[in-house]
Amino acid sequence: MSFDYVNGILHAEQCNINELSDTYGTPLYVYSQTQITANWQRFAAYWPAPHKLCYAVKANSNLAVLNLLARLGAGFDIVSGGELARVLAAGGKAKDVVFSGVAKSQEEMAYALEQGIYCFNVESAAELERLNQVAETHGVMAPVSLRVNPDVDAQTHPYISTGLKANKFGIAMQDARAVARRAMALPNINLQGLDCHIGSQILTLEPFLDAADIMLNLIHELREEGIQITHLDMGGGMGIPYQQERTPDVSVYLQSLLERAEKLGNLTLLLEPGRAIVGNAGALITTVEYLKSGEDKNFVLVDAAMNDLMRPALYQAYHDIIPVRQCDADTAIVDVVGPVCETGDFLGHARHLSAQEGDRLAVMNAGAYGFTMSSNYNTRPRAAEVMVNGGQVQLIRERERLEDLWKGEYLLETPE
Ligand SMILES: Cc1ncc(COP(=O)(O)O)c(C=O)c1O
Ligand SMILES: N[C@@H](CCCC[NH3+])C(=O)O
Repeated sequence: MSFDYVNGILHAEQCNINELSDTYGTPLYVYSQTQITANWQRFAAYWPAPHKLCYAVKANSNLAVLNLLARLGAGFDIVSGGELARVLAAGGKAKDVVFSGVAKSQEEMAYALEQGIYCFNVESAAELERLNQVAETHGVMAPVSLRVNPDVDAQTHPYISTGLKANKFGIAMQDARAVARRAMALPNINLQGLDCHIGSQILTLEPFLDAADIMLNLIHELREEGIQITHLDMGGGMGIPYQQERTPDVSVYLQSLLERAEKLGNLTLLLEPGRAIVGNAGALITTVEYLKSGEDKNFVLVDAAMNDLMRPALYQAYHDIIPVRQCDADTAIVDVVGPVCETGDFLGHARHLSAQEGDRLAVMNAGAYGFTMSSNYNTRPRAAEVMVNGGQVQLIRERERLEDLWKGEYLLETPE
């Protein structure tokens, strides 16, 4: 376990979280290098070359996290030119990058072509035409995988379901063959693969395997037409237990994919896991500012808020909240809420906790879509981030300073 109690104090690996909070302040994101490494290796162990693993950068894009994964041999799934720049700054290689996203700009396409990425996951017929033009201007061929929407219900929160035909993602199944034929006809497009990503925090294997069967069938049909698809990217989406949910076994999933691909032959598989790599490796540490008791409700008011961790406000997501110092006092039922001026600013509702002013609480499983979705709402500087490895700790992002928040803003030039 990367987060556990030692002598009644929560530790990240061998680092005392109260001491980390004293040194770096709160709100503070704490990540375990050992846990990220173990999560990565769990996938890599069942995924022999030439199959590729491309970590989804959006889950946690801190340079140190990307650098760790690059050292472990990761490829990367990006969704913007900014994420590509991060990957390169962190020591990742462009040749291991796949570029997803429904609205890539010309500038982003040009940048990715110049860097020489592995492939573009093209999400519409219009994007394909634009990519062909940008590649022509650059005098290069654009490597392409078509993202197809398989219309499979991932049975997850509607905001993070992406593989239904009502969702904005991917090329509709009924259009996929026509777009593939068009890709073959375009002079600066090199059609190599198909991909799909049906959603996130998926808790059973069926939707993944249903999607895989649909995609493999499409590859078979295209090959019969003479369109040689040689890679299939099944995206990310593996869920993690936030509330002791049962989650799919990575090895069973990966082996089922490998077996299916082998039947078809000559197919390289890609995966884009995000949450499963970093989710349980991070915690958000916060300090209790006040307690407030009403007739109907008890509130624990803390120094972290929805701007630090959006998931509860946005998806009503559950994150365990546990005391950094264990105590035997009676617990009360409390809402853990932050300082932001929104009723939706909560980290947890109806939690059994005993907390006093000055206590630290740890919001668990916050390593994925935690810091990356944070904002400066209410002019709140974003949290610091640290990485622990055994008994060592490294600051991997300084806490933002107030001056950082209005950098690039200007007073009016007109006289009063
Ligand atoms: C295209 C794509 N790939 C990969 C991921 C990573 O998903 P997850 O973090 O659920 O593994 C996402 C996010 O949902 C995505 O949109
Ligand atoms: N941001 C979502 C995951 C969606 C990822 C983007 N496709 C979450 O926090 O659960």
